[in-house]
Amino acid sequence: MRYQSGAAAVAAEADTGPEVEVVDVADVLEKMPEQDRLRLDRVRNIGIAAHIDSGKTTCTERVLFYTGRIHAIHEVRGKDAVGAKMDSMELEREKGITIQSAATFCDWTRKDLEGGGDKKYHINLIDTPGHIDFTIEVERALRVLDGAVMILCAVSGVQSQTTTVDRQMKRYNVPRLSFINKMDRMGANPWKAVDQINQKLRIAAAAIQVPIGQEDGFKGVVDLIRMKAIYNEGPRGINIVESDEIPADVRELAEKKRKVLIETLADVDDEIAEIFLMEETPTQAQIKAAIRRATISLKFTPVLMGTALGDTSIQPMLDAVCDYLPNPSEVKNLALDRRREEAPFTLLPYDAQPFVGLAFKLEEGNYGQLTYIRVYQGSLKKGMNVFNARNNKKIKVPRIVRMHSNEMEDVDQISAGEICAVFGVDCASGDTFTDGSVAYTMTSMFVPEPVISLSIKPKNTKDTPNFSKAISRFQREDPTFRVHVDQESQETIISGMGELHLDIYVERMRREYRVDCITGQPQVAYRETIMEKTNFDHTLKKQTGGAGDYARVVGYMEPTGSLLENKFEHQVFGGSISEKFLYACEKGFMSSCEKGPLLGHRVLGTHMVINDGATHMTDSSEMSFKIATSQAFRKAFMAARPTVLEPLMKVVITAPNEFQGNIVGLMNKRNAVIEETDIGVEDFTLYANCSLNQMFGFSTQLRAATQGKGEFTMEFSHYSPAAPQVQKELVEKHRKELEEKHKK
Ligand SMILES: Nc1nc2c(ncn2[C@@H]2O[C@H](COP(=O)(O)OP(=O)(O)OP(=O)(O)O)[C@@H](O)[C@H]2O)c(=O)[nH]1
Repeated sequence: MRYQSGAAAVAAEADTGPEVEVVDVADVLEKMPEQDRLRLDRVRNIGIAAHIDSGKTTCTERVLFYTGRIHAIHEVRGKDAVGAKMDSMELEREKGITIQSAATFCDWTRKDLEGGGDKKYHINLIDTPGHIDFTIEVERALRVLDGAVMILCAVSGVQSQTTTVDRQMKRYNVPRLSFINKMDRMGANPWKAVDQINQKLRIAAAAIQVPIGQEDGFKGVVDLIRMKAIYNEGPRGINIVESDEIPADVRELAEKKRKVLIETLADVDDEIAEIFLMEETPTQAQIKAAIRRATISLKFTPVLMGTALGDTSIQPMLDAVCDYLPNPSEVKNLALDRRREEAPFTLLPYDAQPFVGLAFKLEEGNYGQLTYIRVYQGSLKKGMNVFNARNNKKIKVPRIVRMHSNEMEDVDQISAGEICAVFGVDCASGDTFTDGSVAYTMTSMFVPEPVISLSIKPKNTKDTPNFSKAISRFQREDPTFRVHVDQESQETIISGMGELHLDIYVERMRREYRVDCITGQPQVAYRETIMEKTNFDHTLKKQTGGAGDYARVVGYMEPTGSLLENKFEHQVFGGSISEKFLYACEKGFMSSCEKGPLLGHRVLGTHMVINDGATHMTDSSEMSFKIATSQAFRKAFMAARPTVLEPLMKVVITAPNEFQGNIVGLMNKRNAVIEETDIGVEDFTLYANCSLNQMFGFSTQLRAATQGKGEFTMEFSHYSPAAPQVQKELVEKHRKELEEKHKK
């Protein structure tokens, strides 16, 4: 029996095949076996995402400690030189940043305060990197998670990267809690952060706690739902102590903020709105239920606060994960059924269903390739055969493990709704696996285009085998890291999301593979296109003794109207060019698009039509048609208002207010378009669009202009035509480089 959901069920009914039984999802969930329902109710797949340096790794370390997964806490950049558990790559520990996301799991016992007994929750946790250059890691984590904790710094509030993470959470409909960390810092102000979540991220937010004490006097929080003071006691704050006695100086604030919480909920939840209208006060259970409903339906985020480094108020955040973030059955996950014209299907997270899982991350470990899989429905068992939906390859799963950063625990089976890692499963990241009885594929992940590239080669030729091994591993792990060999120079070119992104790979090559590399100057990934329609009529005719080369191609070239792809078409009737030769023409067109006539960069948005031509009885060949098409392409391209496209970046800069003038000056010099400036009490944030070419060396200048206090992120936005002067300079530079090469 197969199950189908809402719209798909209706669509499928029209052409229901004999073997398909259409069942409504709500009905199926209703009939879900009790054991699955109970199990899923206690599972949370969550991610932790935030601006760089907000304390994600430090928080995760506390979570692992309090849940008993680790027995000692090591700080990021701590004096003991061990480094945090989750930052397992040597490089991560050294730089104190998270590059790869690590998956781990832990069990948290939620003390039941309403008298129904304690409940044990199973939490799968992904620590995600904060730097924009590692966006793909965040994207991949969010794709497979059901909920997230968004961490903010109590001093800085919403920062540039918080906005990026916010966009990603919205793209994948991930419900979230907000946790304001670093409450111990001087200048900590959780209310500014709450306002910013409301205003800048435009998601209704209200605190469910207020702080007891300020800055280095921060001692704990008041739970606004139950109106209880919560403190941490014992070594590393391991014991939570609750008290009905709310300190006198906090009581008024707590009552005021409780009202704000109820008012905010009334705006997003009908039940609370009704109670509010009746001028009644909702019960604790009603408030909790409303927070859960509104959070899961993405209308609201409850805000908690604490300090990870100070070991205060992390446990209530874990309780909130259990209370307010969804379990796997509360999130709709779709697959496409390839046997039914890719009709969407809702996957049902229980074990009796056919197995469907998504490989969302690959890692080369000491024991071979490790593949992280989220099981969406059915269960994955050791020794079971699975099928890769991309190529139908059958693979036996020899070993399943649960990951704990870089350590692992063997298990025999993983149930629906959970995350695990498997060994010996050869695949690319983003592949869907099934048990072979269904032909589902999960919708693919959003992979941004690389915008920067550089040439790379090993210093010593003896290192070439290791170099190739490293390159192929990085490529399989990271879809935003691309590699190709330049046909002309025979150089290996790597491309990625930013300078740091590529630097990290060069560094990993050195550390993990012992290969020192020589790299060229970073290059912007320009694109080339045309703006007008042009006709062509081109003949290749060469007679050099013996058989000659002859091919004539006639047609036109025009912009496709979008920059997504190039298109080739032929409208040749009457056999002036045979099918075989037309195929060679298409090949000529495609290879011309790889290296544009202006700068040698990829061509986008060009449509070529061949509608006539001529063939010679003996002198025509596939090669002559391929060459003739390439020559025609070049001529037509240059006559069709050829244009260089450059990557335009969304740049977000934050710095103390006194430096605003300096920053605006810096951006104006770069011909950036300033879109918006938010001025806060201490800091301002400037949003601008600027071409990537203009942004080289910006971090050094920003540091100089702000006494090291400014920070920025940038993200690819779109390709846009370069200014005529810039185009002229680039073309000239390219011409000179070619001349130099030919001289050599
Ligand atoms: N004062 C204070 N510092 C903290 C707190 N939590 C973390 N830190 C410090 O902030 C710095 C960054 O913490 P991390 O945990 O590495 O932050 P992250 O968000 O994981 O950083 P990336 O992985 O680089 O994105 C470290 O020096 C921590 O010791 C806190 O509650 N209070």
